[in-house]
Amino acid sequence: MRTPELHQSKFKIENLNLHYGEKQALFNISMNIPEKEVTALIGPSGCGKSTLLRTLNRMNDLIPGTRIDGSVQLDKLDIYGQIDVQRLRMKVGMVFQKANPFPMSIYDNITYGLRAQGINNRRVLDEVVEESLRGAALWDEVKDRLKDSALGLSGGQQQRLCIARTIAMKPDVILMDEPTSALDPIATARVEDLMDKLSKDFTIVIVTHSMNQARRISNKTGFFLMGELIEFDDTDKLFMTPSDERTHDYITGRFG
Ligand SMILES: Nc1ncnc2c1ncn2[C@@H]1O[C@H](COP(=O)(O)OP(=O)(O)OP(=O)(O)O)[C@@H](O)[C@H]1O
Repeated sequence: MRTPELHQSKFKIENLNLHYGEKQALFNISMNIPEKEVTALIGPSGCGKSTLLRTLNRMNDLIPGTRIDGSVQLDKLDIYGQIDVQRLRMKVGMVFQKANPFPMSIYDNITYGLRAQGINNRRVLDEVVEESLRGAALWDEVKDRLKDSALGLSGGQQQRLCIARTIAMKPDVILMDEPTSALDPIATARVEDLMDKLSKDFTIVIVTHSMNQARRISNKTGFFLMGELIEFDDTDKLFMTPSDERTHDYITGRFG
């Protein structure tokens, strides 16, 4: 398999296998995920995209019976050995398919994680709220109603709020699991624009069902099939001149 030349890797995944009980979901995955770029994971339903994404912040640990072997390094540290899980999750934030704001005000959603860390200084919190909402391209829409419930926002606004909440914790990496699949095309376009902007400061890994989305937003794309990484390359290369016939068949709509 051809792998792209990378200047700087954020994650280095080597010979990763993952089992859910008896079922093997990932087979010998090796890939380097570049820093401050957008990497998209694509492939048909059940091919292991979300499973791989969840290995990057050890979310799979929460599923009983999960076993992994091989290694995943973040900044050269083995995340299954050398980093405490809580610290890992501070460095690697996650945004889910369905926006999941807490049932509290917009302001409190953003500051929740910081307060949990004992940061209560009002000026500091105010600054983080503004910076994070600006970072998530939501500030202008909500600056006059920060005390209102987050549940009153539209779906697209809620998803950007969840992104703002993630940014507030100043992670290095943002994992996104189909973040726009519940959004209409206009809200999707706003989140996609946002990802482009965010990739200047954060490493982004996104699972998407939409090949068009992968083409629009990502620098690198990995194509998965039945738990295997079939091809991982620059997005333009993978879509224009795939090396593997199975990638070609998938992107031309022959299966999946
Ligand atoms: N908690 C679990 N327990 C057992 N098997 C699981 C679990 N989660 C996922 N699987 C299985 O692992 C395989 C990979 O699933 P995964 O959700 O990673 O695929 P995916 O490519 O993200 O799929 P989709 O696009 O449908 O979300 C599938 O066969 C799935 O049934």
